[in-house]
Amino acid sequence: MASERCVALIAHDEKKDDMAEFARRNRQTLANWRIVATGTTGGRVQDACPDLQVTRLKSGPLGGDQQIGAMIATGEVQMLIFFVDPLTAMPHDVDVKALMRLAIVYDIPMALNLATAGQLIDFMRSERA
Ligand SMILES: O=C(CO)COP(=O)(O)O
Repeated sequence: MASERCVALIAHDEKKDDMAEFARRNRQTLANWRIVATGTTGGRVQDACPDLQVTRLKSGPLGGDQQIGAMIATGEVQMLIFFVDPLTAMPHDVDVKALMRLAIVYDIPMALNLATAGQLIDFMRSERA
């Protein structure tokens, strides 16, 4: 059932405004999915969409990316929307790479920018039926 499917939302700091706006615009579609997010991203999404239930994990640099990677490996997360900042060096770059690698290994839909996230939202909307 659609409500049991889980999407992970993550945004690097320079992309958090984009994620908050993306979640606000698409909150009706997101409401049909379970949502997990890294800590700070989840807080921003929750502020932007108080009606959405967001499970907040650890902040990315403190292990949140790894937690979501583990949830992909166990089949708890079926989709990843990750607004990546391509212009800033990250102290936890290895965690980010590991997360993307697991999304590829387990072949789940993964959007790394706004354009692809829009396509995934269209797909999520159609999955609702
Ligand atoms: O760093 C992140 C992803 O790599 C995101 O973590 P936060 O949402 O806690 O900022």
